Amino acid sequence: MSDSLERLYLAVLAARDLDPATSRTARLFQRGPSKMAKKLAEEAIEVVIDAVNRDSEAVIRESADLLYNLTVLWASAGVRPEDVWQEMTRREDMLGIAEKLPKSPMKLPKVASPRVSARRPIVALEGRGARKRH
Ligand SMILES: N=c1c2ncn([C@@H]3O[C@H](COP(=O)(O)OP(=O)(O)OP(=O)(O)O)[C@@H](O)[C@H]3O)c2ncn1[C@@H]1O[C@H](COP(=O)(O)O)[C@@H](O)[C@H]1O
Repeated sequence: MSDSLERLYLAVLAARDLDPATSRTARLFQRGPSKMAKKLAEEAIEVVIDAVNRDSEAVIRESADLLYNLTVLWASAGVRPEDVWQEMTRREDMLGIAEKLPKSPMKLPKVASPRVSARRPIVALEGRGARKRH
């Protein structure tokens, strides 16, 4: 999947400077981040509605639209796909699965994955959620 997204990201970058009259991507860049964010949110809602209605075919179609609009927003924000893959790998290394760090130490996974149990414990730092391995 990451290959597809990376190819799409390059296509979006290439389309950014095309004629907005013929390129949706160029039109989104012309209209700016707030329009991109609106389209992304719309697509997310369409995925949710189709999922609730158990219409898996529609979920697939709308998910492709969602990922397209996300890629456009990434490009606009100067985020590259590899930046996101790196963050996901960091989380996976930290917790064994690609998820956000728990907000409080009590929510750390009870059964750590072999990769995590072999690692040094995650220690909660003072203040807001940031945790560093020691
Ligand atoms: N991957 C996509 C892609 N996925 C979805 N979409 C468009 O995003 C829209 C999302 O569906 P919506 O129902 O929200 O949009 P709509 O209601 O039809 O129309 P709007 O309300 O958005 O104006 C659809 O019109 C799709 O055509 C895409 N448009 C372009 N790409 C790729 O982006 C690259 C640049 O293409 P251009 O933007 O055409 O230059 C190419 O590689 C394209 O394949």
